[in-house]
Amino acid sequence: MHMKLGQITTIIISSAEVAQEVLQTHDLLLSNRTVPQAVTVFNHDHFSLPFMPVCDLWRDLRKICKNHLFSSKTLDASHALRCKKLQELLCDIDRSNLIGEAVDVGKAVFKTSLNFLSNAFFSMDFVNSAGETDEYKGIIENLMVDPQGIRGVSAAYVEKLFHILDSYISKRLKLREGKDYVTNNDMLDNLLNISQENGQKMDNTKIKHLFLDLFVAGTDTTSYTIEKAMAELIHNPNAMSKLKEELQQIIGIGNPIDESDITRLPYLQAVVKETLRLHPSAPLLLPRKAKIDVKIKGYIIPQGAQILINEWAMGRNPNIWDNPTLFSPERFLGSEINFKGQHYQFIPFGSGRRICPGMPLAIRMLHTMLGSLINSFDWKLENGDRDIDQPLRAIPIRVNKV
Ligand code: HEM
Repeated sequence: MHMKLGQITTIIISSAEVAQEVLQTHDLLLSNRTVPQAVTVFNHDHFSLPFMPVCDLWRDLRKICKNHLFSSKTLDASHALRCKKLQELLCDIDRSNLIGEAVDVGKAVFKTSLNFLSNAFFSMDFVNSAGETDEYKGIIENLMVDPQGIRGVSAAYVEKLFHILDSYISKRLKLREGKDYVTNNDMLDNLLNISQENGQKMDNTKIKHLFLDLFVAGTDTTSYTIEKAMAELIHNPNAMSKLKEELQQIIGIGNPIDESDITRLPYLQAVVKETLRLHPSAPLLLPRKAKIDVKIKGYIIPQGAQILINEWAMGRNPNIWDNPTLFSPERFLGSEINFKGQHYQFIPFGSGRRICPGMPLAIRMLHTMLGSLINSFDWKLENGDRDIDQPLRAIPIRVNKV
């Protein structure tokens, strides 16, 4: 589909075959981005990994993400902190269980996702108490919901966030000056090491902008996916009981899921895939921009045009999926199809050069949080048969360990 959005020629692609042409065959020429106005706050567009064009700084940042921030070694270093945050989430839910109160699932997992990320970034919580959640959710949401037009409030939120990040960086720099400082290998230490070795490659400004991007890109995407998975499971008791059965058999009833358990849980993995198919948190991925005219299937994509890949439509296309609107994790059992960017009918994390660099952390967060919420509690909708597109409110009932 071809349309004009404001001044920008926009091409929307809803076929897996054409998506492959864009993301594989012509990836090099179609990997720039269109920059939303909101991203220009505090010159963020000059530093923003998701929105800068393919350039030397972008290549450096992608390499840093791959080799330092999202490598197994760095993620393993913050594993214990994520286990602690997961326990805290389960304790919070337990409190609602004790008083028979419904949980706003999106809000609860948002707080945990934010703290998972901030602990991977700087080994400390970004949200310390329930009362602060709204403020930080406000910061992130505000940056996300206003991608086209800058409102004064967006700039104020970015300023607030930068202020907090500045204080984390200067505290850490002070600590690192101490003789007895022992690195904990979190992302901030990794970035400060790079900046010490090569101040051109990394400095405090770049660190701040990078963390801003990672918070925005990583929190809402993760919590939205978990909320939708929970809603689908509650609406589909058959899938819910199959998942519970797998978790009880392999993990033991009532126990939390560890990151090392994920590979042994094929049904849980299938539930996550099925949720990403029906509810991709980036339904149009992120916009690409043509560097020069590119010919695809006889049509010219003109230089400067914006290309949106309609992942939402591909996930519901009856020519690709049987019973496409049915939530059926079984379709992925024994199937080769994964979300790592080679199966163009299913690319919730994108594909090619600009594929989501945070996927290794997202995979850990999605499976452990979702699996633990399901294995530790039974869930009942607060208001009977609620619409799946509404925010999920459900009453948890603790299942006892045997
Ligand atoms: C359910 C979780 C997530 C989903 C579905 C998701 C999806 C996506 C998608 C579709 C893109 C655009 C890919 C493209 O243009 O081909 C993207 C880019 C990106 N994601 Fe994620 N993401 C998730 C979690 C995360 C996390 C946890 C982080 C980091 C903490 C992260 C960081 C990024 C960054 C930095 C980019 C921009 C990459 C670039 O433009 O070069 N994402 N993500």
